[in-house]
Amino acid sequence: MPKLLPTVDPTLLAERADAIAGAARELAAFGWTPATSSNFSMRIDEDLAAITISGRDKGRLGRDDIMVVDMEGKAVGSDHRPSAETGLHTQVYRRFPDANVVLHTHSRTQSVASRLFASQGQVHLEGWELQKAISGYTTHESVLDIPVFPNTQHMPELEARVDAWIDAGKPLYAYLIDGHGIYTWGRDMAETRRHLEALEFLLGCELDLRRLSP
Ligand SMILES: CSC[C@@H](O)[C@@H](O)C(=O)COP(=O)(O)O
Ligand SMILES: [Zn+2]
Repeated sequence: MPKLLPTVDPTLLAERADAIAGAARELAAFGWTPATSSNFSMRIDEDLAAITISGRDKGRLGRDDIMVVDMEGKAVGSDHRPSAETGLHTQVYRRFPDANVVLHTHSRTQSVASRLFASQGQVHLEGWELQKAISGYTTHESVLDIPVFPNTQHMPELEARVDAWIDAGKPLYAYLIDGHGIYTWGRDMAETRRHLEALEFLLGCELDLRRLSP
């Protein structure tokens, strides 16, 4: 039997595209998506996700800048090229069934922190009230480790590092890529935005501590 092509509900896709474009415009206004960098996606259903087309200016996205991929990262119903980092998005949807949104940005704070903490392999966060902005965290006394993976243009290599972290049983809410930026996710756009904003703030605090400590 020939395999049926997945179909996309146009109303659902338009909804997702508007949500992605709206969030992207706001994050771009913060200066977190310089020079067309960053990428964003939302799950449509079990098999499909809406994601930014590669190379678009993330501060000027509209519905036509969003396309559909399957959970292997293959384009569905479009000749456009999905984000160069699509594999990292679909990996989150495969590994975390509750995740419905993935945001990846390149702020200056994220980029500098990724380089500063790369040799330690992670940013160790402890004692910050804002850790409670990460779902499941109820106290500043908890430990929140954000791994820093080496950068590569070869997505399967990065995916393997993310898989290894998860398979080791370590909690994962976000990760940095060295010299590159951050990935985080959540159940919906509001939760994912909260995670991203909290992590940006916490990384900024860690950088300030190192600047100000004798
Ligand atoms: C413009 S440099 C940044 C890119 O190499 C990449 O890291 C990125 O975030 C955007 O890639 P894209 O293919 O547009 O999704
Ligand atoms: Zn990137």
